[in-house]
Amino acid sequence: MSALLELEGVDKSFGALKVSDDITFSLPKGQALGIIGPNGAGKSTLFNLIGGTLPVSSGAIRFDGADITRMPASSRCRMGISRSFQIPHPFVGMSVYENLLVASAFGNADHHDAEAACRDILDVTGLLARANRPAGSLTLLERKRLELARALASNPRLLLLDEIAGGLTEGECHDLVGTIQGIRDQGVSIIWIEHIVHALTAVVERLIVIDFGKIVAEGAPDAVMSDPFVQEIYMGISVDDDAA
Ligand SMILES: Nc1ncnc2c1ncn2[C@@H]1O[C@H](COP(=O)(O)OP(=O)(O)OP(=O)(O)O)[C@@H](O)[C@H]1O
Repeated sequence: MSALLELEGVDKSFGALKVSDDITFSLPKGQALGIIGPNGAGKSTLFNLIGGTLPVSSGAIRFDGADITRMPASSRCRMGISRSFQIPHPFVGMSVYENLLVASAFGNADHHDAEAACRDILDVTGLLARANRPAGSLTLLERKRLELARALASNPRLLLLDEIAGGLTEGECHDLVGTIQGIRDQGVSIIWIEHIVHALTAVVERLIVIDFGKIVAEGAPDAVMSDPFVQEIYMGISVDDDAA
């Protein structure tokens, strides 16, 4: 399977603080990849580097074979990289549907039938009944769904999801996982940062663990989550305590 996204030796520093440290991985087309790691490990920063809202300090990023390392975020979006943000910031005075039309117009200039595409996305994301409501009136789950819908409106080949399940109830989380599985099954490649590991592992085929800006573990979700080192850094389970 050919790579859709490749990161090679990517570093990012804020002054003396190195937040991404020699990050190298590739995402095959159609794969769903999960990223976990403690708070402040550098996960969202990695999305900012892939999406182009932050420049790398060094290293290279390729998308579908093209070097996008210095490309602006808007061009990356039009190439097919789209993301949701940890804290949704919709245009609160506009309707749900209008929010989607804006995202579609921005990320998908060639779209011939944006209105029909937006209706389909509202359906897929479970927002059809809310289409004419002001985005500011939505519940947290609906805002998360709108965040996902806005990301889909630019017709992505790579969808970056940043803690989209955070703050939801167990039932809401379960429903959202079903929606994301449906998007994955349509062939959209996904990278999902999430602290709710059981939601993540219901969707992704591979996990990467980041700690202090470095990739410290990578592989099949079961193998990664049962790695004692990962349990120690991520869940606070001391390997020594466990053995005692
Ligand atoms: N623009 C910035 N300027 C300076 N420091 C920053 C900037 N953005 C992020 N950082 C720092 O980089 C580190 C990594 O932040 P980042 O948000 O990427 O972590 P994270 O793994 O996504 O955390 P969380 O799980 O809490 O969302 C943190 O110490 C943060 O304070």
